[in-house]
Amino acid sequence: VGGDVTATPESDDNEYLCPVTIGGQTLNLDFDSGSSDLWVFSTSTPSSEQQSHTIYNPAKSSTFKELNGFTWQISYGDGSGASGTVGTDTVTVGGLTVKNQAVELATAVSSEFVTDSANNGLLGLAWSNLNTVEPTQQQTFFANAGPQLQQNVFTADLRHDQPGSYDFGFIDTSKFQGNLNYVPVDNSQGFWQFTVDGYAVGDGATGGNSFSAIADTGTTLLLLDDNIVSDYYSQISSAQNSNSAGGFVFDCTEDVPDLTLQIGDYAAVVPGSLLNFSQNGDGTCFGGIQSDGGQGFAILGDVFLKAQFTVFDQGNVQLGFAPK
Ligand SMILES: Cc1nn(C)c(C)c1CC(=O)Nc1ccccn1
Repeated sequence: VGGDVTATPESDDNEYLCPVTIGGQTLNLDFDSGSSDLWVFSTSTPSSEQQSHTIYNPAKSSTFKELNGFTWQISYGDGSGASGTVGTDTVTVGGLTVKNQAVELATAVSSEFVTDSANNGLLGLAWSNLNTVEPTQQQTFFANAGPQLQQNVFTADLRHDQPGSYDFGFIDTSKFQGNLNYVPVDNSQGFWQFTVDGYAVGDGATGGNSFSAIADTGTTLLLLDDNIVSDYYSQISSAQNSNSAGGFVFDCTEDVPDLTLQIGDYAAVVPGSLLNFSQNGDGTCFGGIQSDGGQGFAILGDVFLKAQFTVFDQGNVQLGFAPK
C-alpha cells in the first residue's frame, strides 16, 4: 500500500501545499519534515483568524473522536506558531489512509499563518519525539502509516514553479538520475539530521569543516552557517546583507554561482538559478542562501530539496539523495 500526492508551490516557491482528506473533508496542508504535528485551521479557530482559509469541521465528520483534555502548542524557528486541542480522525494522503490519526485543531494561530490564506495547516513528517501534544505525545501520519507501507519510506520531489510530489511507501526510480546516495540520520532531536562533509562555491575547491544539517521541507530557503554564507556571497560583487530585505540581496543581473554540498561521496549541487530566489522589485534579488541564525545546524529547506530527489527512510533511519 502506498500514496502519491501532488505538491503545488505557492508564489515564489514559498511553500508547497498538498491535499489531505480528514474525515471526508479535504484541506491543502504544508508537509513539513522539520516538525511532527498535524494541525489544521478548524471551527475552533477564532473567526477573525479563519479569514479565507479552508477549515476542518469535526462536527461534520462521523469518524472524529475528541481526545479530551489534550492540548498542543508549537513554535517554529521563524517565530511563527499555533496551539489548540486534539482529536483523532481518518486521514488520507494520495490514496494512503491512516485511521485514528491525531488531528490537532488550532484555537490560536500566529499572524504568519492567518495571512497565508493558501495554507490550512501543517502535516509534520519529522520524528514523533518532536510532537507537542500533552499529556500524551502523538505519532505522526508517517509513523502510523509505516507498518502498512511496502517500503517504510517517503520521498520528496519538489520543483521550481511547477507541481512536484510526495510518495509514501515506494521509490519511483523514474523521478531521479543514477543511484541514490544514502547517509545515516541522527533522529535523537527529532529531525532528519545528518552530517555535511564540506562545501564548494561555484567551481571552487571543496573545503570547510563538516557540519550538521536537517532536511526540512517546511522551510523555504537554504539556511547555512554565517561563515559559509559570507564565503558564498563574497563571490557576488553586488551582494549585501540588507536589513530592510531581511537578508542577503544582490543585483538581479549578476551571475549567481552554484553551491555544492559534499554529503559522503555525493556532491549535492544546488544550481545558481535556484539560488537567485526572488525579485525584490527594485532591481535587486533575494538570495536562496541565508543565515541559519547560529542555532548549530544548517537547515536544508526547499531551495536545496528542489535540486535533489530525497528519500526519507524511516525503516533504516537514513536519507537518500539523487540528482534529478
Ligand atoms: C528551525 C528553524 N530555525 N530557524 C531560524 C528557522 C527559520 C527555522 C525553520 C522554520 O522555522 N521552519 C518552519 C517555519 C514555519 C513552519 C514550518 N517550518
